[in-house]
Amino acid sequence: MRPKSRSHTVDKNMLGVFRYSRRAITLVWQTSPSLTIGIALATLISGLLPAAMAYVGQLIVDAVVAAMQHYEDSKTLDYRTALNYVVLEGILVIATAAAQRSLAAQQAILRLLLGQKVNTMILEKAQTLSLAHFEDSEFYDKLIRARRDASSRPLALVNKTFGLLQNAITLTSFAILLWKFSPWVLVLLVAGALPSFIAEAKFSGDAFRMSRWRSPEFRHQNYVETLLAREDHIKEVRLYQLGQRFLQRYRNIFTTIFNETKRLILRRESWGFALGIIGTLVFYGAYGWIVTDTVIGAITLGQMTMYLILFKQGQSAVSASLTSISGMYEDNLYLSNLYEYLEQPTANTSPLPQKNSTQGPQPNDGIRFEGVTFHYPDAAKPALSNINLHITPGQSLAIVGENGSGKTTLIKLLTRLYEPSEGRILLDGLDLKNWDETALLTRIGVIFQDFVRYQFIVGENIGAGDDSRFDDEEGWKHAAQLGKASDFIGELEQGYQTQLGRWFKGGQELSGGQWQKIALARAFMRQDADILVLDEPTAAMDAQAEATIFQHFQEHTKDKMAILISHRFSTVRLAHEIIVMEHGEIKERGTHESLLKQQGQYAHLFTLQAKGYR
Ligand SMILES: Nc1ncnc2c1ncn2[C@@H]1O[C@H](COP(=O)(O)OP(=O)(O)OP(=O)(O)O)[C@@H](O)[C@H]1O
Repeated sequence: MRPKSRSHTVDKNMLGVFRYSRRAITLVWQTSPSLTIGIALATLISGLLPAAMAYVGQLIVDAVVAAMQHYEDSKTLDYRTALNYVVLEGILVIATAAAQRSLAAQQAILRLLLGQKVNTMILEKAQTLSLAHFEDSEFYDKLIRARRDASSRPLALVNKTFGLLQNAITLTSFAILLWKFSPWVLVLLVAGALPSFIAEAKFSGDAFRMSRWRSPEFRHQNYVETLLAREDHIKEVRLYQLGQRFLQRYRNIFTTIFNETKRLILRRESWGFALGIIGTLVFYGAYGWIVTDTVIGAITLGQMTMYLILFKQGQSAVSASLTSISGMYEDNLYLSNLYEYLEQPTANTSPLPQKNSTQGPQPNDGIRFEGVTFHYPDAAKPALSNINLHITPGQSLAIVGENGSGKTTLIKLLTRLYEPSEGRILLDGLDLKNWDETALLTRIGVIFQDFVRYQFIVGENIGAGDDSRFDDEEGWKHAAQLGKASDFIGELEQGYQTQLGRWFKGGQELSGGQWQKIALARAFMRQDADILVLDEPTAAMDAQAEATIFQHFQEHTKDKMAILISHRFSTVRLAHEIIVMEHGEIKERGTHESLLKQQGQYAHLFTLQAKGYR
């Protein structure tokens, strides 16, 4: 795997526009070897045919001149040779059309396959990454961009690379024919085209570097775009009348990017024009040379025709190559982004050998946090410091604490979404990192504050709690009963088959509290889980409903471990043990009664809330 820093190094080499061509071709080859060969062949044939046609053109003119001469000398008609050449040219034209059509068809088919392959690679990679990656804005942006152009960019780069190759073949075959006229004319033509070529490659490289450097601004602009145009944001933006402010921000970012891009475009085009003139002058100088040689009889009329065609087509091949080069930097940008994403080191960075145990040495020991400290990547202060905890089966633990005190972070560590920076977490006496991932995760059922509202049918939203019973209708109903969701589901027109959310036709939106009941039912679906975690999933319900649900939850999880995060003391008091967190540390712990006796933070907050209810 390449280290990140190297892939970030911007290649100063002018030939840098080709830096991802090899990888793009490899990707295409892996997608379909037969189509790659087919495209390469069609490209080769399309590259050679123009020279062949120019050559036959010469033969036609010379044959016509010879036939005319023959008629003048003998007064008999013999133009079969000329006609044969005409037929041959017709065949070559058909062959050209066939090669081009087959190229287009193969490219279109390959585009579909390649888009699917790249998207699958991106999504497969996403499954191996840690949560920290998704929380890193720059990385997340890479993922989004990689997916956006997955079906077009790699193929575009391959097409341009092949297109350049085709033009190179055409120009080489032209060069072979021109060689006969004079090697010097060739030297002149190459020398004339070279400045434009170098300029184009250089400016493309500059544009590539600029786009990379400007990528945070582009990202910012995209973000403002979503604020202004997405249903989940537009409500608040309208109400607070932020539209104009955000639009102005959108324009300002554009102006910064625009001025610089404009300068680059103008520089590129004026240099392109100036250097292009050199090429044109040289070109027409050589043209005049050919015409003169024909007039003085050094070459035949047929040869002149051929050379003129070679010149004209040669010039368009050169300009097509320049266009390809200037388009390549964008494709490069895409591929550099794609490969940086695909080469991101994966989740397990622990230097310790990983074991994959499916059970611990002390069954029923439960969960232990031993001196656990945790820093989020790049965070100055730890989100958790020196946490010590023990929860045994049949016990429930409630975590309270002000916002940002580390409650959710603790759950993220318990579910192995992150690894502790110091200390360790044990389940049945075995460090979490030595657990087989599947064995560990089947034992845990979590509902986060921001649980997923799948835009699927009601039943599947519940079934998502247990992949092995995803479609189990009886299971859905049982879990819905435990989650207190069956009543309102019964009132939905299509019951468990009701499509939820607004994304798809006929979808129905639920209230916040109803969604939470679905989420609870989802947790109950996880039959084999003996660690159940509720991270404020009932916040949208009233205090009474929350307490009832938790009580009910405890009854159904008697031999299990239940962890509840809540700001409501009326629910919290029902737990066997309560911990109070502050700035990532456990400040107080005990039962409701013992904590009240301590007269500390818990007692203070409880009294405050109790007063509010009175
Ligand atoms: N992904 C993250 N990256 C960096 N810092 C984070 C991240 N998530 C949380 N934090 C920080 O870690 C600390 C603890 O956050 P956490 O989400 O655990 O708090 P919480 O107690 O669950 O809060 P709340 O009651 O508001 O849900 C906070 O200071 C927060 O800013």
